[in-house]
Amino acid sequence: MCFVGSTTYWSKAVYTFEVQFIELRLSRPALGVAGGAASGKTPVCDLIIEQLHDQRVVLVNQDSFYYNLTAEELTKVHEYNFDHPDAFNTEQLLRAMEKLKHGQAVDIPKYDFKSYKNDVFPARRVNPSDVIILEGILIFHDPRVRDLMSMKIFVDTDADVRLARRIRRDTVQKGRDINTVLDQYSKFVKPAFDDFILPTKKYADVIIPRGGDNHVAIDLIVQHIRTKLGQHDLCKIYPNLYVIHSTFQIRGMHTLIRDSQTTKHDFVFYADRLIRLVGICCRDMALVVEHGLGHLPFTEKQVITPTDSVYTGVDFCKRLCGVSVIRSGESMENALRACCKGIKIGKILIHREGDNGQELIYEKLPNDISDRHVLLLDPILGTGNSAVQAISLLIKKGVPESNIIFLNLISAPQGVHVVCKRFPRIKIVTSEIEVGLNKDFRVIPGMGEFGDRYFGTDDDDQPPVPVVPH
Ligand SMILES: Nc1ncnc2c1ncn2[C@@H]1O[C@H](COP(=O)(O)OP(=O)(O)O)[C@@H](O)[C@H]1O
Ligand SMILES: Nc1ccn([C@@H]2O[C@H](COP(=O)(O)O)[C@@H](O)[C@H]2O)c(=O)n1
Ligand SMILES: [Mg+2]
Repeated sequence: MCFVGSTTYWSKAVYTFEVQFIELRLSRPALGVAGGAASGKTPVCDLIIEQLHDQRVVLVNQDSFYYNLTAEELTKVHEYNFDHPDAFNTEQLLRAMEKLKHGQAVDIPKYDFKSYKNDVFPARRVNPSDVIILEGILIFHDPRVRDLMSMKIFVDTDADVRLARRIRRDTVQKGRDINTVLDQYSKFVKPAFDDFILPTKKYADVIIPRGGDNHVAIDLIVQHIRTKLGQHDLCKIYPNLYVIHSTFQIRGMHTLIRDSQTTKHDFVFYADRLIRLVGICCRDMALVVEHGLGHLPFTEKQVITPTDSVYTGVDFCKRLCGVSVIRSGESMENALRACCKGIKIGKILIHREGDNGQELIYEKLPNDISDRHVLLLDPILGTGNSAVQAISLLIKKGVPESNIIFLNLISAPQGVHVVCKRFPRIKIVTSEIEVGLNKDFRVIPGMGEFGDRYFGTDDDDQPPVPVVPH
């Protein structure tokens, strides 16, 4: 897990957005596998788990959250609809998933298909894992459950195949007679599939025809999970490395700013948006860190509202400062000011030649910098040599290592190793971990010379975009 932080503290604050942000960062990748009954969800999950053999994976079945039947319902079990969303205790499922996603162990009931009860067998203790898989016919039905999934898979198998498998499974494994199975199918299973399960197929990121037989689809899914876990590995080595939770919105911004064909105007617009997001995450961290040190970041503040009522709120912490590494780091200043109004910003200029030969040319820092938490701004962490120069200067000026947060957009693993090994107490906040460096020590896939693209000093000769007054 990459992120730490006290959510208890934040629940007192009024900044809902920040609270959500911290919650998101705490979570683990969760895969949802849905599809009709007997479509082959279980073999798909088993194959994914088998191929991720070196990772800790936990499988949760929606079946475990079937409600116990009452004595009256038991007498008329053939009239009970097990394929309706109301048959499941979704609140209990949500609580269990939230706990697992936040790294806590949880007891999952074991459902007994013969007695229709979930308390016949002892519950299964499930420990937190690197990946969580939730499997079940209706896991994409409730938006709250659906939204917990970072990847949604729908196993798409023809109705006749599902029925044939169901007959065999229910007669052999569950000891039911064939007429009961067929009655249940036509009365409940088929209508519920059409009304509740099939309509959730549109939420899937991946649709797998032929279930467990589709090895190509399973290989691709496993590869995707491995890529996601790659970032986690670096975070596991360095607990002070914070990679912000990736969403499609963030991936979309990255796609735009990394594209060499993107116009300067769009580059600046989307780079600013992304920096703002990372900035908010970073500011939260600084505040959490301060809280941890016992210096409350907020003081209580009462204001009078226009209805003459008293509103008790909080006043922001004022002991933060930014330090930008000229020139690319300056592109991050506006976003930082947007997150932290009135923040002081110092500057450092480091001359760079190749992968080393860094030389400090200029510095102008607030006089009281040693009393502040410093957000060091540089959009790209490559070799780590400039960062080491900048951090060394801050430490020389009396800033405690643990009060420095290095804020960037992309980090090469090489740079992460260099910085984190030399300064184990500083924090790095980044939005993506790169593949590496090329022979010229440039980050790959990277986004080119950030400063040139942002300030328009690359060769591209685009006309300035006129400012239209509102
Ligand atoms: N690709 C397959 N080929 C043959 N039988 C299969 C295949 N996939 C699943 N089955 C069988 O069909 C039955 C139902 O499959 P199951 O995996 O339990 O479905 P689900 O988990 O989607 O309810 C099981 O008895 C299983 O062994
Ligand atoms: N007591 C029960 C509970 C559920 N079912 C059927 O199980 C199906 C869901 O499980 P899958 O592993 O197939 O996804 C569903 O179609 C229910 O009708 C049951 O028969 N008896
Ligand atoms: Mg199953």
